[in-house]
Amino acid sequence: TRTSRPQRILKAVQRKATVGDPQSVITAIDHFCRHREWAMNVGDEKGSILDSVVSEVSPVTVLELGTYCGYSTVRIARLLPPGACVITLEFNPDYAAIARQVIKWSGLEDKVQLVEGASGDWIPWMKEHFGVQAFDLVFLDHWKERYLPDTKLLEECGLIQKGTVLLADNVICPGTPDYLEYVRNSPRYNSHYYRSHLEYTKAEDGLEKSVFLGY
Ligand SMILES: CNc1ncnc2c1ncn2[C@@H]1O[C@H](/C=C/CNC(=O)c2cc(-c3ccc(F)cc3)cc(O)c2O)[C@@H](O)[C@H]1O
Ligand SMILES: [Mg+2]
Repeated sequence: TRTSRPQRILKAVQRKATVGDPQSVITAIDHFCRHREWAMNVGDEKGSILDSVVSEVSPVTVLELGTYCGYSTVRIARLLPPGACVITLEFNPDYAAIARQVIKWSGLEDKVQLVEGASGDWIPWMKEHFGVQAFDLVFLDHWKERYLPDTKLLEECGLIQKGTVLLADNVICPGTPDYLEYVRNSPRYNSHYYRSHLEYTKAEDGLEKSVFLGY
């Protein structure tokens, strides 16, 4: 097909959403993905759980792994108070370009730092390059086999400290078994599973919230 799915998602936002209105951007993407073409956004059902965790944590610095089209970036950023920001990593330049436009359409570019690059390359530079001391919230939604190695890398880099909350998408579908085993069995995390459904479907999926208890 001439255009990519992310390009068609951006078109739906530009057609249906109001500039500067994040909720209308979220609604436009959810409508498109439910009625036109499925896409791997966290979606409205799991998105409400994401919202409640963001509101509960009220984070100052958020890390998102895997921007894709920026749907969850907008969900998170719209709930952040002034001065708080989300750093989101995306290594596919085409997806990053679409996400920048979706984030701009929502009017939240001041609360978002989209970094084009791989999590494994950028995590070690977070302190030095962005002046991050530790993350209050990490949303994991990138390649599922990278959840565990990147969590360990975040620990090694001192970016996860007492109270940091990890929120992982897709722990059932497609599944992240090694990550789940790690956070649920580690004495250093307090984990909770929020049962839900795979975005825009009836299949089971859910989010795992893991609070770091310190060393
Ligand atoms: C490895 N380091 C990385 N650093 C930076 N960006 C990375 C990245 N890995 C992947 N990415 C990016 O994250 C995104 C990847 C997300 C992977 N997500 C999934 O595979 C996924 C897949 C499903 C899914 C579920 C059921 C099904 F039948 C088909 C698909 C549902 C989801 O909610 C998903 O999140 C892309 O934009 C990719 O370019
Ligand atoms: Mg996902």
